[in-house]
Amino acid sequence: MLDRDFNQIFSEKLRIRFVELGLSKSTATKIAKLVTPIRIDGNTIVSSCSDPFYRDQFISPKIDEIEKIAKQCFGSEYSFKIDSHPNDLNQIKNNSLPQKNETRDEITLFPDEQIYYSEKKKKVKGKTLQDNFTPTKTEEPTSLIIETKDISIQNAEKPRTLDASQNFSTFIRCESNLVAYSACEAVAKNPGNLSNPLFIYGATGLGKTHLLHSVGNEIQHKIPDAKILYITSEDFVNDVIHRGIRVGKMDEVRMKYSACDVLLVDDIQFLEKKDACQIEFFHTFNELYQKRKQIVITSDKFPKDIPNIEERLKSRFLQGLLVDIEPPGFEDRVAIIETKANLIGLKINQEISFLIATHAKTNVREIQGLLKDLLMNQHMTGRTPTIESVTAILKRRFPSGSVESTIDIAAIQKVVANHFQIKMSDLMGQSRQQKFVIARHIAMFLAKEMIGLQIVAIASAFGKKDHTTVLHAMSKVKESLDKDDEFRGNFVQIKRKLDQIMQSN
Ligand SMILES: Nc1ncnc2c1ncn2[C@@H]1O[C@H](COP(=O)(O)OP(=O)(O)OP(=O)(O)O)[C@@H](O)[C@H]1O
Repeated sequence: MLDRDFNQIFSEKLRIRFVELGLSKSTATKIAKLVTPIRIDGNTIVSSCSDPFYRDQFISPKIDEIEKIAKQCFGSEYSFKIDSHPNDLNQIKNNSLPQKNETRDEITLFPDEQIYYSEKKKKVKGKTLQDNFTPTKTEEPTSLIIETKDISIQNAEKPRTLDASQNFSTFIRCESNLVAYSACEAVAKNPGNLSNPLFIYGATGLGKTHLLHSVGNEIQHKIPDAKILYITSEDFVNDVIHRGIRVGKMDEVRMKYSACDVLLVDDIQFLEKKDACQIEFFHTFNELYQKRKQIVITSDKFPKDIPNIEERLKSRFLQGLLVDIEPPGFEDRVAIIETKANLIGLKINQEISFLIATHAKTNVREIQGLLKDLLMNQHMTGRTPTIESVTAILKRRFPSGSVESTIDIAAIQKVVANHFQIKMSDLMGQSRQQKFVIARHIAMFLAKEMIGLQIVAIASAFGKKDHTTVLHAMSKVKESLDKDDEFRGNFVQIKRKLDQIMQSN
């Protein structure tokens, strides 16, 4: 048996390493849990990973890194390997998917692909998608075709279409959305496979809908005949309540959903308290899932936290791949601001993008709104944005009190250098003179604490290639704040000065 303490140390080291490699804390924690060793075979530490997505996307590509850490924790004589997880192959059976004589690698996204293609070859040219997309051998294609066509004629409301502009190429990847992005890309590459359903959750305006459209657009591009249904849960409620219950056409509603190959459902949380709709959705979900059609769902909450949703639905959501999108960190916000500004032809310098990133903290929708304001201003005045004009717009958008910080790393460096009466070149330089080192450590620490700058960005702002210097500075400052009165005095004065600057802005 493996020692629990060693396992814990291994897990913690892994977590830290994956954060250093650029993953978010929650993803790194999840990965560290997933690769917990289960046994030792001779000189091999063996772990099994129950989640094929994380294994293929994040763990296997970094197996050398993991082995290095395993050697540090368990001894250099050990090697490390990931065994396939027992649930991997059984998962299909457990989830009552169609029994097929195929190995996991042979599972296709569209389970009836072979039937589909052979059927397609037999068909006469010029028929519709529904004609060609025969879901199973046993179903009567003719009745399906006729009824499906009827539905589109009788459907009073125009069905939603995919927004072509929301695709993978227009989505800005950053640390906070990397896992969700990769999961969506994997699903689009291989729909209907093991990541089913894919459940994306996170706060408003962080790109869940954008990713949903990206999946749909990508599959549509690769398989033009695929029947992709993008809906919000409110659309589903309308269909069930109005068309199904009030107009009495529930069969048509069911047909509409059961005929799709990919179901993309936005904002599932709005199904709460709608009991009849939840029952209907449960059956739709099961039917599509059993036919191994891809389902992607978004929500503002983790399934277990959605109130007033049936437990059996929640457990269906939990059986697939769950990925979250976190609010972007400072550095990510700067990247989003610069990319989006560029796209709309807005000219802003780094100082301005830092200023916006310091205020627009919660979501990308907010950032887009701000940039549109700036663009409008640019058109009206004929002048590119200045710090003053941006500050005025920021104050309008963020009523007094909500503007939390208007400093950037340059301001922090300046204040620290002034406080210690040293030159900026000494603060930024390599000298190990104690005064310079202390000043450098405090400036690095405050850049992290006050404006949330990421470690790598702080290192580069100080001209350091190696970000471990910043990690060292973080722990040094914490230690000195506890032990050293003079250090604490300097720190408090600098922090006070920076707080004053923030409040006066
Ligand atoms: N990473 C990103 N790259 C590019 N655009 C993004 C990104 N994240 C969000 N956006 C844009 O921000 C806007 C809001 O995103 P979206 O509608 O996808 O958010 P959401 O998470 O679905 O929000 P809600 O929960 O309110 O529906 C969209 O215009 C979207 O294109």
